[in-house]
Amino acid sequence: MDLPSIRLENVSVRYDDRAVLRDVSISLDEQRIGVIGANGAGKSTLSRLLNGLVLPTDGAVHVGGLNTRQHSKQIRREVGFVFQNPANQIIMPIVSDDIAFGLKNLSLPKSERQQRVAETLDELNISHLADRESHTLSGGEQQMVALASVLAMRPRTIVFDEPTTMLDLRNRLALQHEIAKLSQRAIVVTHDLEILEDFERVLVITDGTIAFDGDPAEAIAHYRQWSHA
Ligand SMILES: Nc1ncnc2c1ncn2[C@@H]1O[C@H](COP(=O)(O)OP(=O)(O)OP(=O)(O)O)[C@@H](O)[C@H]1O
Repeated sequence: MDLPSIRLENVSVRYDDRAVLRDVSISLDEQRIGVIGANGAGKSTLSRLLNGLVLPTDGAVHVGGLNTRQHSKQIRREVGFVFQNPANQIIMPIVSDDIAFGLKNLSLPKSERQQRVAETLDELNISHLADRESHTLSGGEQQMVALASVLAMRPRTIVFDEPTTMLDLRNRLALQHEIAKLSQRAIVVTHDLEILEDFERVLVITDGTIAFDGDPAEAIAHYRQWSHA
């Protein structure tokens, strides 16, 4: 799969004059990229810049050459976002309808929508949830359904914001396996350092800047050292 480059150019984000990201410039080209760092460091803000959920106060973000400021609709299709709290993402009362919901905007025929829903549920081993009422799902089940609704759209990049917080060991391993076999790019913000083992690149965010950018073992060592300091 041809993966569009994501570029941040001198990006700063401020909320009420408080700098949350400061002059960040990076190009994200790898297929598996982790983002780690302390609470409040700016990780979610960074991840939300990648599909235009947050716009830079200064600087620019480009996805495959398109600026998130001007091309939000195309970029949302290109970069899917799995929220930390799946309740923010689940809209429809029945699981299979929820997964089909986003597909309606892609103008796919009904038969193809149904097929994609079934395939995605099967891929995540959650076919048994298809007819469940969304509000009766456990937290972990909701997290898997939220992931399914993004996967079904087949974006070429998927951003995960702390995807394992509600998962038991089995679902955590299932998610890890799912991320490993994605043909898409995965960018994962997490405090769960183990899931980053096979990633190509990990960014350590400290106080709104990229304090380390490299392979997972070195990045985790850097983060541990910083946390003990
Ligand atoms: N919409 C907003 N308005 C005001 N402040 C915000 C907003 N979003 C985030 N912040 C602040 O920006 C800082 C960075 O937040 P962010 O969510 O990016 O951190 P994080 O590294 O993902 O943290 P955590 O690990 O706790 O989830 C925090 O101090 C947060 O309170």
